[in-house]
Amino acid sequence: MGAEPLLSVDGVAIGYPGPGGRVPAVAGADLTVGHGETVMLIGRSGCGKSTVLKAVAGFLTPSAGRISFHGAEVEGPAPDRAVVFQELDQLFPWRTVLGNVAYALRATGTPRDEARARATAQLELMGLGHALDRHPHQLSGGMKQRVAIARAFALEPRMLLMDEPFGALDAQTRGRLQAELAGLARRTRVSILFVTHSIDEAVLLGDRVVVLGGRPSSVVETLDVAGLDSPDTEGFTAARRRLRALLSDDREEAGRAVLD
Ligand SMILES: Nc1ncnc2c1ncn2[C@@H]1O[C@H](COP(=O)(O)OP(=O)(O)OP(=O)(O)O)[C@@H](O)[C@H]1O
Repeated sequence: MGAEPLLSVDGVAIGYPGPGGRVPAVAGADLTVGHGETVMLIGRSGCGKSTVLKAVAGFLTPSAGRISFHGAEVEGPAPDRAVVFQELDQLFPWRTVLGNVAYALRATGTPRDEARARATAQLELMGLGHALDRHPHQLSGGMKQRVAIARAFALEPRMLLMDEPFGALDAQTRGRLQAELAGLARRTRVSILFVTHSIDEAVLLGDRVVVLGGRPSSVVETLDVAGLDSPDTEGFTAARRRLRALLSDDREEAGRAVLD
C-alpha cells in the first residue's frame, strides 16, 4: 500500500435543492480508501451513502470539504472510477452483452478490435462466454449484474464504486457474486468503495467498514474487518454485533429527531 491513500474524502458536506433552499444530506464525510483496499459504506436508509458515492464518482459536487483521488481533486466523472449500480437495467437494452462492454471501452478511446477482444476476455473470465450475443432481456438478474461488473473491470479502473450492486438479487446469487467479486478484487488489486445495507456483506467483503449516521449524516465509526471472511468466527461475530449496535443506535436517534 502506498503512503498516500488512493481516495481521500475530507469534511465533505453535500445537500440537495429543496422547496425552502438547500437541504443538507451529508454534513461531514471523512474516509479514505487505500490502494487495493475494499472499504464498505453502511448506514440506515436515507443517511447519504449513495450521495457520498456519487460525489466520489464526480456526479455531485460537495458544498464543503474536498475529495482527492490519485493526487488530484475530483472534478467530474472519469473512467478511472467505474460505477456499478443496484438497478438491473443499467445495461443498454438494444446492445448485446458483448456490445455493452465493448461500447464502454470504445467510449473511452479503445480501438474497435481491441475493445471487442478485451470485452470478450473479461466476459469469459466472468463465465459469460456463452452469452456474448444475448440481449439484456434474455439474462437473469445475476447475469445482468455480472455483465455490469465485467464492464466496470474491463475499463481497468483504479477504483470501483459499487452502489448496492447485489441488493436486488436472491441470497444464493448474491453469495456467488460476492465470492466472484472478492476473487477479482484480490487478483486485480483494484480498490473498491462499496455501499451496502447488509452487515454481513460489509464484514465479508470489506477491509474496513465506514458507518454513516446522524441527520444530516457524518462518519460515526470506522471498523477494521480485514480477513474476516467466515461468518462462524469470533471476529466476524464481534464485528457484526458492533455494527448492529451502531445501526440500531442511529435508528433510535433518527426516531427521536422525528418525534422532537
Ligand atoms: N436527487 C435528490 N434530490 C433531493 N434529495 C435527494 C436526492 N437524492 C437523495 N436525496 C435525499 O438525500 C438523502 C440521502 O439519500 P441517499 O440516497 O444518499 O441515501 P442512502 O443512504 O444511499 O439511502 P438508501 O440506503 O435508502 O439507498 C435522503 O434524505 C434522500 O431523500
